[in-house]
Amino acid sequence: MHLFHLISKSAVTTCLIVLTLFSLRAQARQNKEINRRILVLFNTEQGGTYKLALAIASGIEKMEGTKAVLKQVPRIKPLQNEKNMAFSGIPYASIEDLTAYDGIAFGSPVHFGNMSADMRSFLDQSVAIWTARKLEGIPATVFMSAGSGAGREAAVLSFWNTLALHGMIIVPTGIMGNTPFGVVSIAGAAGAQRPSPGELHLAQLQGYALARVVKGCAPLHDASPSVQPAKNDIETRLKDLGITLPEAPAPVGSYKTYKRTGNLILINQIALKAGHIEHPGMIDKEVTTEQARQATRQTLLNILAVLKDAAGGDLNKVKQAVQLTGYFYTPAGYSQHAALMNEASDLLVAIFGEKGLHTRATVGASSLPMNSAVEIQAIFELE
Ligand SMILES: Cc1cc2nc3c(=O)[nH]c(=O)nc-3n(C[C@H](O)[C@H](O)[C@H](O)COP(=O)(O)O)c2cc1C
Repeated sequence: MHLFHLISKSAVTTCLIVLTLFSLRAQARQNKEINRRILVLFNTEQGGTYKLALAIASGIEKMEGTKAVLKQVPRIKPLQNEKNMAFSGIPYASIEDLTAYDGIAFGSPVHFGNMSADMRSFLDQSVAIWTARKLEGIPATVFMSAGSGAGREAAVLSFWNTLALHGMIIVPTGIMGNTPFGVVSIAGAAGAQRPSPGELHLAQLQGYALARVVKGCAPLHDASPSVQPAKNDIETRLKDLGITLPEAPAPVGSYKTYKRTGNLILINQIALKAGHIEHPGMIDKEVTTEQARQATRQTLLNILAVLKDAAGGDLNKVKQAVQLTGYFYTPAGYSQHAALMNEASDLLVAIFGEKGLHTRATVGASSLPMNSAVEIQAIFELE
């Protein structure tokens, strides 16, 4: 009896431990699975937009691993009977909420073919977020609630302007009934349930469409700095591209490494690297195409090192690249100069963006200084 009691007690303890472990594992799995959060940010007076917001949220959560969080934009004027409304328990957002989610669904009543004043006033507080480019690449969608429906498509499209200025990825509904831009329920039709079951269904699909884009974009948010959008700062850009500029080569005669005339900087360089020529010789004879490319790259890096000196150590002062002329030590009849020169042109554009675009000439030469395979003349303009 005593033994039986001991056995059953230990069996119960084992069961409890196993159950606890199971529940902890299930909880951990659940926590791990929620890896995207989407804000459903709405404004409403009579509750129509709120009902759509609920449908949008349920569509969002149909995507595994995605949670919808509902918030209201703060009101300019308090709503008289808000505490009796179904949406009274939904918290008000702060402007920082805009940057805390992987995607945002914006919902507003249609007011004179536009978003409501409450929504407008809230978004007008996002200037600092805009200039810091914090919403760039974040997916967003717009849903609205109208009375008669007058101006409803114009209202969604005008809402899009603000999202586009923020650089958000705008998710439309496409060909699924209602408007192709975003669901707009029509509250004004007499005697009907509003939003209608059809509108709620479309809102659900819209929420899911947003969640799908958010899921696709997630790796972008986690991307390493090297694949993030180009920064304005040239030093950061060089770092992102893994480029360290060499020491500017010193002149070896009575000439200067650069000459400034007005705001123009003129520079000539060959493929010198640490006092030696990188891959010297005739292209297609002693030098392979790949080696010629490396020599071209080295020549351009030398030019940039000199340019940095000319710009007082700050490459951000470069207003634009004006012209490159590439000379290649090639045999008679060689015709691939342009392909080799692309190495220099592409690198310049990768570093300076549009400012790096230039005019260009490429020439074959029967010999070049120090047996270099490449020489480049460059003209830049400083601010
Ligand atoms: C100032 C104001 C302007 C409005 N302008 C329009 C409009 O241009 N087009 C329209 O269809 N409904 C318009 N409406 C009606 C609202 O869009 C409609 O009542 C909507 O359902 C309100 O959304 P809610 O239920 O979320 O409060 C307007 C309402 C107000 C108060």
